[in-house]
Amino acid sequence: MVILRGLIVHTPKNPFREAGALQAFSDGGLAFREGRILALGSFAEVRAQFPNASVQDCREGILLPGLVDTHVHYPQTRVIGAMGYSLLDWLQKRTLPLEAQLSDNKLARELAREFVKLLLRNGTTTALVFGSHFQGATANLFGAAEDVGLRIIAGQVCSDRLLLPALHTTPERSYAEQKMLIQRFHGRGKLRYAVTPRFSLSASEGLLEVCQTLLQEHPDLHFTTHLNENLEEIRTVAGLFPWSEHYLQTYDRFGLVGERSVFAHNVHPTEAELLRLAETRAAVAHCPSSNAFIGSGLFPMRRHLLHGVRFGLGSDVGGGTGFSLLKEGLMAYLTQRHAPDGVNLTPAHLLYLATQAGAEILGLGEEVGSLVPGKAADVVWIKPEPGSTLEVHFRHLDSVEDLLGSLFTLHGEAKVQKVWLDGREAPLD
Ligand SMILES: O=c1[nH]c(=O)c2nc[nH]c2[nH]1
Ligand SMILES: [Zn+2]
Repeated sequence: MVILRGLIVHTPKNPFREAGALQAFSDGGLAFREGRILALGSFAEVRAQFPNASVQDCREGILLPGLVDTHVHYPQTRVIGAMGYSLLDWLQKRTLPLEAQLSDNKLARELAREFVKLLLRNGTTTALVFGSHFQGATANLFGAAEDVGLRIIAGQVCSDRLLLPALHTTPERSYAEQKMLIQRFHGRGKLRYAVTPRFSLSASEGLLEVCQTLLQEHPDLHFTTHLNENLEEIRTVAGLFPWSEHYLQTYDRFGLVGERSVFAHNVHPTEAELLRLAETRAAVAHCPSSNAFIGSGLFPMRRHLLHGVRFGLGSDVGGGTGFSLLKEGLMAYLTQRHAPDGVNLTPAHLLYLATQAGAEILGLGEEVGSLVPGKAADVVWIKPEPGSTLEVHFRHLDSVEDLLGSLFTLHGEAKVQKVWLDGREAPLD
């Protein structure tokens, strides 16, 4: 039994719907045993409840729920920072050649270890991950996550046209390879499988049918892909599926739009698509730094809210600018300031988006995302770098909301000191 003592902040309620969604304990205690949170409250109360527990003093800095990344690409860590491209040429010139190298299993294993370590070092404890086009490399990702105890939902990416030939599969081969991965990894510990066509631009109808078959055969699988990211991409998809009324329909026709589906981006949706996403309870991974970096556009957050379409935050590494979900929170804030009819986000919204909102769209809202007793003890302790502006703010700000605002704004000066996964301290070095 352990009690973490410090400033504890989380958003057990949805600030888009309810006032007072942010809950904070300035000298708080969080007790956990065997991976589960047992109590959250003032340190004095929690200590009185569990007088024999060992106490970890985390009073410098802040304790938050583990962060949840709803869209990140495992093979793309080394692509981050490729400037001057828009989506389709960024893929062709910078990203796909690198992804093709993952046919080398030794490199794939190195990248997988590097990737899970970087997620943890950025405070991410749960992620929906785009795997590799290669079966072996995707198995390496699952293995690396399992080794450190990271909670991931991931899948072998599939495409059978218009990428690099080295990345193309066939419907038959994809079915066989994915089936093996599902049998080996789905439901093993904290690992889950997501059927992952790259986007319908690179997927034939035959391949989308395979995705449909896998979901029919295993109804508890997840589904993820890209949607409405870039105008040229959208035009190309319309040409490839002349029968479709809109991009979403290219997935919907094959039964791929539902409560367990997460669509990355959705920067340029039509009304019909938003209505359909809401009706099916399908969700969106909003990736603000990627949208800015690749120049895809400004996310219409208010339209998603008005339609009741659920969304969380995604780093979208390597189109995004790094693994930090604190930075994605700031980018969401900044881009909404500039979006037509943008939403005025508060620090509580940003924390909610980086934690509980993501957990919910991954179907894990009862398991992670906040520090409510009964949930898994996935916790992050963040400290300001010594001598930094953020440290000055931590010393002088009285309001928790202001402190959280500066944490998101000065995220670059925040150091993830420790991470607990299911109550166990994760290795960060
Ligand atoms: O941001 C993105 N990253 C990708 O790797 C990708 N592939 C298709 N569409 C994509 N969008
Ligand atoms: Zn992506």
